Amino acid sequence: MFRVLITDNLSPAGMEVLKNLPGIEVDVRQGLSPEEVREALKEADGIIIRSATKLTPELLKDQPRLKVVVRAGVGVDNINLPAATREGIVVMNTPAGNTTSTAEHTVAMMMALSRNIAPAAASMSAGRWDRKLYTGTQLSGKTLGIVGLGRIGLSVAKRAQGLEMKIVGFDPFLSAERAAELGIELHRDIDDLVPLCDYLTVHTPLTDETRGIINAARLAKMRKGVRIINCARGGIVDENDLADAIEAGQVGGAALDVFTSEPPTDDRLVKLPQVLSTPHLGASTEEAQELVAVEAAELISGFLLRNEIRHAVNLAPVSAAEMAEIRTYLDLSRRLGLLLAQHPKAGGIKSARIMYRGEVAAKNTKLITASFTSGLLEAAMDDNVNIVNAELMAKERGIEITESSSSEIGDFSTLIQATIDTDNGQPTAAGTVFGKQFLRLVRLGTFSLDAYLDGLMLIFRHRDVPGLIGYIGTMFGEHGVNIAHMSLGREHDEQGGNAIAVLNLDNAPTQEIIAEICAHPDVTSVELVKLPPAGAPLPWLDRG
Ligand SMILES: NC(=O)C1=CN([C@@H]2O[C@H](COP(=O)(O)OP(=O)(O)OC[C@H]3O[C@@H](n4cnc5c(N)ncnc54)[C@H](O)[C@@H]3O)[C@@H](O)[C@H]2O)C=CC1
Ligand SMILES: O=C(O)CCC(=O)C(=O)O
Repeated sequence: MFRVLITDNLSPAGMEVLKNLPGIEVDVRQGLSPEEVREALKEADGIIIRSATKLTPELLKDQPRLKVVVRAGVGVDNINLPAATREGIVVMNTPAGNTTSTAEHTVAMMMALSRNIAPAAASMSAGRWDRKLYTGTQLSGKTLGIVGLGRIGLSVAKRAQGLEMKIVGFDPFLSAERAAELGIELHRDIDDLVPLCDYLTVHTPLTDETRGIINAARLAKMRKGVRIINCARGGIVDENDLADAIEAGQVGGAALDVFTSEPPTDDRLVKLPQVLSTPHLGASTEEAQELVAVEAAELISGFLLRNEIRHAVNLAPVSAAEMAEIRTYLDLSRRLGLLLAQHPKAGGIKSARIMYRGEVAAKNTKLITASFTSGLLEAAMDDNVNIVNAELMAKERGIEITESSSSEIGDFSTLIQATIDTDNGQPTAAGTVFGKQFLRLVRLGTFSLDAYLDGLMLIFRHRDVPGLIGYIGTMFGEHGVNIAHMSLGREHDEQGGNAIAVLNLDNAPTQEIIAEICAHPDVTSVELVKLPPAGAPLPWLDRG
């Protein structure tokens, strides 16, 4: 049974989806302190949040059960993404469910600001009839600058065009052709855009680049009396600089739905008469909340029950069918990683190269490489390494992982070959899949073979002389060590040259027996490698 924790106010429609799913239980707890969230996460496989819950590195650390965080909404700035990735936790969001509502709120704020709706309504409530005091400005014919032309920015543009406004925009990721098609005058430099605006609205995520993108210097370049709207994230417009510019008369007014700290700890801005503010209501409509809650429920259950990855912000998308299809390759590559990590020359790994050949080359090799990397690092790490964090963990340890692919079929319909570059050499191993699920080791260094890639493997290199295999078999027999499978390989397929043997054992030989084998004059090296048994669950995929 997977437990999904919900710590923010989620629409009941999302809850309904989860409650009707066998295999999922829902734990709804609101108003928790950060410490209480940390405790509750210990019992959770996944969590759904909105913007109120802040998932800091401290809350995400040491949560071995937690696998997935879903943000019912767009902005993931309340989740520490590097920390989540490091802990191997997938983070997903629901990108489109609240676009329309947020765009409508932005337009509503812009109109209300222009026509002084809030102060006029307040004066009426106070029993006054002030017609002169609240003369506004018309939107038609004015220029609206939009910083960030993604889903919400473009949706605002469309609505503002309907109000006969001219749209100028800035977004480094929108093509000039697309902007022209949409009737938007696109500027490649934000400093060229700001002087043109009567109104300016921001619709970017909050990132290091966008924090303070509208600041004192840019406010000073704008037309006197410009109106600023922020329904994206507090801090994209610098709050102190905005308050200064309003007080100085440079900015005519501002409409703010979002704040650097929510609720605002400093009320300087919200108390200014030229400021219209709402408590982060952009997405607060019945429709948007229902859409994001249902989608969040579908995302989390799809991931927990079917390994489906959609709208993840720290992992590429993979459908449930594709995940099931590549499961065997994920298993194979992880085993190659585990095997190479135990190679006697594995100390001081600098890089690893993984090559895909044949049918596997057409699959999601990035994920298969991540599985190899997790196998390579698993034994050496205290932390939980998995497909989500393997690349980051390798990078942090200075191990460069590269991959190459060729769809050409060689000796096998699929071949995955991995080589590690270490201080001591370049051990290589290659594996394939026989039938649908039988994993085989077909190459080790320069030797070709056909060995089972599971369980306890005794690998010894030796000179190809008669009687050696018999000698080892007899010794194992005398000590009660059972050989399940055996595979032999010879260099250049020549008698008397270098050879390798892989024995899959049912039980482990003692150190004394291994020392005895090592002491044989025709044996050059012996390794005992431990891999998971055949068909063992894959730690990250086979949950439940
Ligand atoms: N007030 C509210 O309740 C809501 C607020 N939001 C906020 O709105 C933001 C935007 O949402 P969407 O439009 O759905 O996201 P989106 O990802 O579709 O669009 C963001 C756009 O910003 C652009 N961008 C990124 N960095 C930029 C930069 N340095 N300069 C200019 N443009 C840049 C991107 O290219 C992209 O086109 C979210 O990140 C979220 O923080 C979203 C929903 C509700
Ligand atoms: O959960 C909410 O209502 C906030 C929505 C929001 O800010 C977002 O989706 O980024």
